[in-house]
Amino acid sequence: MNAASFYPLFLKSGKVTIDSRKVEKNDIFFAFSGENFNAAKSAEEAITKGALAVIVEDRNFENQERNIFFVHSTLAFLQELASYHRNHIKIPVIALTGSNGKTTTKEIIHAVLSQKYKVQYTFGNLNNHIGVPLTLLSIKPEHELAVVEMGANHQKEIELLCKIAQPNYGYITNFGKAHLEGFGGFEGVIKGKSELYDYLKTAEQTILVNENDPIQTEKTADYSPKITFGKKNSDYYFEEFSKDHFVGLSFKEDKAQSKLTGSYNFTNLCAAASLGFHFGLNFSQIKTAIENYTPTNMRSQILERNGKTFVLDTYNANPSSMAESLRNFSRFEGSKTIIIGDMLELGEESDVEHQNILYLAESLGFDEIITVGKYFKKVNEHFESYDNSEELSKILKDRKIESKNILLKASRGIALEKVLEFID
Ligand SMILES: CC(=O)N[C@H]1[C@@H](OP(=O)(O)OP(=O)(O)OC[C@H]2O[C@@H](n3ccc(=O)[nH]c3=O)[C@H](O)[C@@H]2O)O[C@H](CO)[C@@H](O)[C@@H]1O[C@H](C)C(=O)N[C@@H](C)C(=O)N[C@H](CCC(=O)N[C@@H](CCC[C@@H](N)C(=O)O)C(=O)O)C(=O)O
Ligand SMILES: Nc1ncnc2c1ncn2[C@@H]1O[C@H](COP(=O)(O)OP(=O)(O)OP(=O)(O)O)[C@@H](O)[C@H]1O
Ligand SMILES: C[C@@H](N)C(=O)N[C@H](C)C(=O)O
Repeated sequence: MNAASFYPLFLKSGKVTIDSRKVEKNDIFFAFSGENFNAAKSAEEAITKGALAVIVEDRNFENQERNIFFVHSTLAFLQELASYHRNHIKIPVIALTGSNGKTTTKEIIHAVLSQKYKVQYTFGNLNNHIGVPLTLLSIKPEHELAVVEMGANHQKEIELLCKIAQPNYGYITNFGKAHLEGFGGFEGVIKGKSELYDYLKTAEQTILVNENDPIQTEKTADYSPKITFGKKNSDYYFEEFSKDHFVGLSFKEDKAQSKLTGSYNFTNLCAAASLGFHFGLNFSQIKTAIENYTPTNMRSQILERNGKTFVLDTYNANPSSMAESLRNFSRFEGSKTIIIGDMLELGEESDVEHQNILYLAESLGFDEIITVGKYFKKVNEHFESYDNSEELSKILKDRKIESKNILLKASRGIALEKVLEFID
């Protein structure tokens, strides 16, 4: 079986799923074999629940009469089908990658463009070799645009995702010190993320560039077509303002205030607004989208509780986003405690990067610094430190944090949000 022969069945289906527990009528179920479970075992059950077809990579479960089809690799077939579908979709696909801010930027781009178009976009963080195909396969005939987030932690991943998604527009949020281990250092990050530019250049598609970023400006110099923002002479120019910790952008006489904190989110807003203008929206539509977008996903989230202001930024962390987050938080008025957890996947640069963050934190004059995780503990000689979130949670049952403002930031593996309920 190949993608072409299966495609008519796909077109009849409602959606694609990779979890038998979530199968609904008319779904196509791709059964993966994982570390704990061989999903092919659930093939019959999925058909009974109403799945239109099941793809298995275990021949023991094949049953063509029941529309249970064997392929050598469920993943390869998912990618092949997504690529085939992409070739039949005639809508513009906007791809974005980068070290920080992909999900937030993707969400705002979606919010903005949805003011005028029916937009399909990456759900949550489904941004890898499985997530990107799933996003593409969720594009229906009624969609007019698609926004596809691409994540990577090693070379050639973005190249593969571009081959599948064939974007018409591409944006790199930034080059930062994330996933240094897999990319092979900061230069490796630039190379790996730039695979998006490599694709767009070869395919002669449009690049969106933040001209405040010297590396990106240099990498796209003399390239056309491109859409630019950041400088006064860029295609689109916005100014930053901030009110009550929330960042906003002004455009000529107009202003749009977001519910996001941090100057870094200004850049994310500018990217979305620029695409909005490019696709024919007016500022009033862009403003509505920006003002209505509320982050709920542990990314730059502000919570007010019992007279305290919390910045919950515990979805992920790396040296670049941690430094931005600390600088932003240092500008909050009133007493300030930072609770910062380990930054993961930094490889041999881990010690020095954790140490640098502690130096930065110390220089910013916070009232209290608490670290969580073994990497910080190893280099933390002056401040309170805990092995993990559970240990700090126990301590917090008796130990009060008096500061008016509290920042929580760490890599996903630390699950630092767990301590929130123990702070009153
Ligand atoms: C295939 C799969 O779904 N894997 C997920 C699964 O892994 P595990 O091996 O534990 O699965 P199981 O053995 O339990 O089950 C096997 C399959 O069986 C299904 N099943 C199970 C029980 C049942 O009753 N019925 C069933 O049908 C089940 O659904 C499985 O399909 O579980 C893990 C824990 O939840 C998941 O982590 C794992 O997900 C894998 C990793 C995955 O790739 N998921 C994609 C959908 C995805 O997009 N995930 C994103 C993560 C994106 C990310 O981290 N991005 C990074 C950069 C990218 C790095 C890239 N190289 C990479 O490695 O991903 C970034 O920084 O942005 C997400 O979930 O958010
Ligand atoms: N433009 C930016 N520059 C630096 N840091 C940023 C930027 N945008 C967001 N961040 C930081 O990164 C955190 C995660 O944001 P977001 O989830 O949008 O990034 P991401 O690249 O999608 O990461 P992931 O792929 O792991 O979800 C934010 O909470 C913030 O601390
Ligand atoms: C959660 C995953 N997408 C990610 O960003 N991982 C890094 C290592 C983190 O959690 O900081």
